Amino acid sequence: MGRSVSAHRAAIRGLLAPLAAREPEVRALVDALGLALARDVVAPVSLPPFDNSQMDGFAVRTADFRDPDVATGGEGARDGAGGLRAFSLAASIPAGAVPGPLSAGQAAPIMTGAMMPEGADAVVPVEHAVPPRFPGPSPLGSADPVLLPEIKPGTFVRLVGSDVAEGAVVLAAGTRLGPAQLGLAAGLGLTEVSVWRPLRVAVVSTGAELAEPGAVLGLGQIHDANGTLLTAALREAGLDARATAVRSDEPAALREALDDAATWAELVVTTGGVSKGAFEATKLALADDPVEFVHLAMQPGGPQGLGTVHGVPFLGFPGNPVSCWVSWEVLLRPVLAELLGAPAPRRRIVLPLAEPLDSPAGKLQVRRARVDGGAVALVGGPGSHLLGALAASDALVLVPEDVTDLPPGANVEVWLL
Ligand SMILES: Nc1nc2c(c(=O)[nH]1)N[C@H]1C(S)=C(S)[C@@H](COP(=O)(O)OP(=O)(O)OC[C@H]3O[C@@H](n4cnc5c(N)ncnc54)[C@H](O)[C@@H]3O)O[C@H]1N2
Ligand code: MOO
Repeated sequence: MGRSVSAHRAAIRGLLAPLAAREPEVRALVDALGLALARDVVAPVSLPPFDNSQMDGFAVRTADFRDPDVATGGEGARDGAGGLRAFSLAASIPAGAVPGPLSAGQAAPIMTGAMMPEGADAVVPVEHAVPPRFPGPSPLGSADPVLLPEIKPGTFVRLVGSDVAEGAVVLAAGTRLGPAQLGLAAGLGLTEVSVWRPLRVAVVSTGAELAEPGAVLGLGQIHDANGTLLTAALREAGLDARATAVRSDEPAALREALDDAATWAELVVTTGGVSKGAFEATKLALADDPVEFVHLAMQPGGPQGLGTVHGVPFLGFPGNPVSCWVSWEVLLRPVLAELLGAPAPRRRIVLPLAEPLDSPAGKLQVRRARVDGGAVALVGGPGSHLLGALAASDALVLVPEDVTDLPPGANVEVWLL
């Protein structure tokens, strides 16, 4: 029934393995968005770098709540009804300031993110104080005491290193750098990271039926969906993909485009012209190159080409839009994830089917679907031309080769898009 998906992935892995030996490059943080980290990032500092307040409030020594003999204390410092204790006010601590130590019986107005004074071990939010506001700018020592409710040690204190410990590997090589990872790097004081340069990929769509972009369709013509679909998918995955269309079945025209692509691309991907028709331009254009054309035990994405053009790795995806996109998702993306650490593989979960499903014997079937209320519902049929259904889906269902019928409720492998 054709080559297995795992055997074809192994062939792609062999083809692309030399790409894993590229030199990393150093980029400013925001310019590294979407790329794969080439080296581990070790935290040069702890986060937080110092104990600080989580609230606008009053830093206190919680032992004072239990000590009747603190400076302002004695029984008179405790109000009868609400269990409040009086504290004299220390100097205010804005964020960014380095406070002096806090004495027994004192409460220091402290702002969110400000450094805890030595001796303080908790913060009472200002709205829990009596009065529930910070003192005005009256001279130090003349302000009225503030009454505070008892709190436990550690309340509203963010301890040094409680998020990230200095010296820890916080981002492993291979991690895809999204906003959170770049924000962490910035928070650690880094300005640049070592990343894998995006792979340059030529996406060449072929077919005499392809109309000029934006043109009114002539009879028998279609617009080129694949160029945009694949280029966007690859770019979303952090690759430097550029589209070309060859609107002809003339092998010489495609050949010219492939020769040009091989001058700059590190991977050339074509769509169309790889099955059993009488005018398979891709097959014909590459007849004298080390390229094999095989049929996979997969639907969609059955017919495939693989080899090199002028020494540049070449993949020939089928022309049906869903077929070429599934080829990317199920064949190429997992291999790049494994070899280069990016893009991240799709998250795979198991969910019950919302409806029955049948699948061709001996083929991995890849259906488009939506995850809804703890189950997965198919979107559209198995046809590889169903672009509208693809656009309405947010998941793939993978039905193994040996499965032909599944009842509603059967558990299936789901890839989240
Ligand atoms: N006798 C057989 N016929 C076919 C077989 C087979 O095994 N025996 N396989 C079928 C399968 S499965 C697929 S998939 C397609 C693959 O065909 P090709 O890769 O040769 O692609 P084309 O024939 O050029 O196009 C197929 C289909 O897709 C449309 N297409 C092509 N390019 C684009 C584009 N850029 N944007 C939108 N749509 C595109 C094209 O018009 C065709 O409808 O072969 C089956 N046939
Ligand atoms: O395998 Mo083709 O890719 O179904 O439509």
